[in-house]
Amino acid sequence: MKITVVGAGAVGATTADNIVRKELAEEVVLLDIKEGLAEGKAQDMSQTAALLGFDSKIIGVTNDYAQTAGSAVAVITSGIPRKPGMTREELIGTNANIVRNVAENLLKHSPEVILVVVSNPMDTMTYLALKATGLPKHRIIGMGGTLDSSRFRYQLSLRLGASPADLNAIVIGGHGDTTMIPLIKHATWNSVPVTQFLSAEEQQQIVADTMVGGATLTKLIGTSAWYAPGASSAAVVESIIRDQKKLFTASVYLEGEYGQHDINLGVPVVLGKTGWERILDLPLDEEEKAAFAKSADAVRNMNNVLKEIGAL
Ligand SMILES: NC(=O)C1=CN([C@@H]2O[C@H](COP(=O)(O)OP(=O)(O)OC[C@H]3O[C@@H](n4cnc5c(N)ncnc54)[C@H](O)[C@@H]3O)[C@@H](O)[C@H]2O)C=CC1
Ligand SMILES: O=C([O-])CC(=O)C(=O)O
Repeated sequence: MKITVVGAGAVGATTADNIVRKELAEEVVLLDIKEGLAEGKAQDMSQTAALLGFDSKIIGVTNDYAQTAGSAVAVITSGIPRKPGMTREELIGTNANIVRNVAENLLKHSPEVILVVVSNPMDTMTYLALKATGLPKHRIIGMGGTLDSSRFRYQLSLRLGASPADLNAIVIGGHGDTTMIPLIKHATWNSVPVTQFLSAEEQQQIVADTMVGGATLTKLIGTSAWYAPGASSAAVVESIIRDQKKLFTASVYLEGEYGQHDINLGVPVVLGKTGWERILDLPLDEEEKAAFAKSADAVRNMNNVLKEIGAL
């Protein structure tokens, strides 16, 4: 079985590294447009096999989609990342054509593939991949909420002095600085609501810090993050490949769920061997419902830009 990762930059290479360490496939193909980059990174990773004890084979290729043929899952990380001060949405002009082209090329060689879209602005890129390829909706998954939820658990763990592993907390909505919705009222510390331990101010601060998690790292590093994004992408792939039925927030096509139509947005889904298998219907209160509707409006505006720039 084969898994492809497109884009051998920071996020793509880290995703591939996590995938080989977990031995999710016999063969991993890393593809990039930049001559030699994927080949070099794949060779570097291969040279850790003796030390880390994995048997997965990883090869790197320069834009050679024939080598990706028969992939069960492909992760799309190709495109530019933001610089400090930018929003993810500003990347649309460059990334839309890249993502469209990559998705179409992948499909030509792997008609049964499940696509995991990571490139930003992620919700709109996932919607574009769906519309451009015409793939069944269950086989297009946008990765963002898994990462945002992991960051939410990190922020909660700092304030509570708790292990992130003991915290159950999710972020829904768009994967944007102002569109994501950390559901703090639903978050628990081994089934006890976290709100019991945190003042209203502390709760607000945790939510705010979670929402700007990516922007904070971009400011510190000078480009956007890759360790948690790579681990999150690999976790999504693992649930699919191993049919784990894990519940992750992912950007999926909504047809009436959460009151939305014709949009990809982050909601809790079960991930298994057929892709996203079902959407969990969370009982949201009025405030959360309003935030979700507002998030959808913002993402829909970005989706409309796809037509303006001729990507759709
Ligand atoms: N959804 C999420 O949670 C996250 C999304 N991202 C996004 O992921 C994307 C990649 O980020 P990084 O890896 O940090 O960037 P990077 O610049 O390190 O790597 C991007 C790679 O894509 C390659 N590329 C460009 N056009 C290509 C094409 N047509 N075909 C194949 N490869 C192509 C480039 O040569 C480069 O190696 C960005 O758009 C970033 O915003 C990053 C982190 C989290
Ligand atoms: O912040 C960014 O631009 C990259 C990203 O999506 C994240 O790390 O959440």
